[in-house]
Amino acid sequence: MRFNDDKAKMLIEMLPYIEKHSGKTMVIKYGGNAMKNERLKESVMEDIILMSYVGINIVVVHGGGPEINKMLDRLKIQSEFINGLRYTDEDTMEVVEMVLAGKVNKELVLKINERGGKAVGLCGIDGNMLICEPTQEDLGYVGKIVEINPQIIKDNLDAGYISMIATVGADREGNIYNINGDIAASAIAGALKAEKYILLTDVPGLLEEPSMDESLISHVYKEDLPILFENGVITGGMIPKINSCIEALNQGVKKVHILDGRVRHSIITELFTDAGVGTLID
Ligand SMILES: Nc1ncnc2c1ncn2[C@@H]1O[C@H](COP(=O)(O)OP(=O)(O)O)[C@@H](O)[C@H]1O
Ligand SMILES: CC(=O)N[C@@H](CCC(=O)OP(=O)(O)O)C(=O)O
Repeated sequence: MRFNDDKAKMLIEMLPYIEKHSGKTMVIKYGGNAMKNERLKESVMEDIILMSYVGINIVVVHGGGPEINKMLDRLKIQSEFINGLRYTDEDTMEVVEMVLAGKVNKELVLKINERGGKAVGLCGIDGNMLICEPTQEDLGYVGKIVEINPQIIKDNLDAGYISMIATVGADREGNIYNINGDIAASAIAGALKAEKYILLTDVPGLLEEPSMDESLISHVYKEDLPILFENGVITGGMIPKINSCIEALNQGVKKVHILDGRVRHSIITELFTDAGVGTLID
């Protein structure tokens, strides 16, 4: 008896949140580190389907760095990162395109569709969504987004589809580029003026002391982030991530959430329960 009461209570707790979020657009950056474990992947897909069922307009921008590494290893192609971006020559670009826009993208679309969701797989080349230029000469085919056309995403949302987007784009001459997942996701969230931009990563959120999970910063204003950079609180992979969050907020996104992709159902826990998790930036 009590068991049922608890379950019902939980569902009732969700009601005001469903009302608040329904009809809003949310962009999720799903990074490769949160894809390593199959059960976690399933739980992220379930969260996405639930969000879509309650009327949230969902756009997922996915990475897949570890999967790209695996394939490059198999093909014995050396790879290196410069300031968090993968040096991308022609051979590497071919692998990035095959892995991100092919294997990873289709696997995620299939997982959503298998469970009764409606997803469609895209990359930045589709509908001229992400027009690129080289970021800097010594990084090869790493793309900087110079134009973004979100119409194809809006059309999918109007037709009830979740867009699952791989971060591969092209220039106007037909060259293909590798775009960092955080940079692409924030640009898309900005172009859609999304209500929320949600990033799944491999830490509990932004930490005051990077090696201490208990030092989670649960809320920070955009204006206070420069101090955290100056004080050396934000380092390594968190630098491009937080810069991408600032960019998204500057473009009109209302709130950014950095969540722990290693924790099952972290997205719906943050969105639909009183127990907030992760870091909220606004
Ligand atoms: N203040 C901080 N709070 C949390 N993580 C931080 C911080 N500063 C640096 N980091 C590092 O940033 C990493 C997250 O960035 P990254 O590895 O690029 O994530 P992802 O692969 O999920 O996109 C964390 O694993 C952590 O090592
Ligand atoms: C230019 C650049 O570095 N591109 C990334 C794209 C994938 C990505 O960003 O994946 P995660 O989100 O899993 O890190 C790469 O080649 O790994």
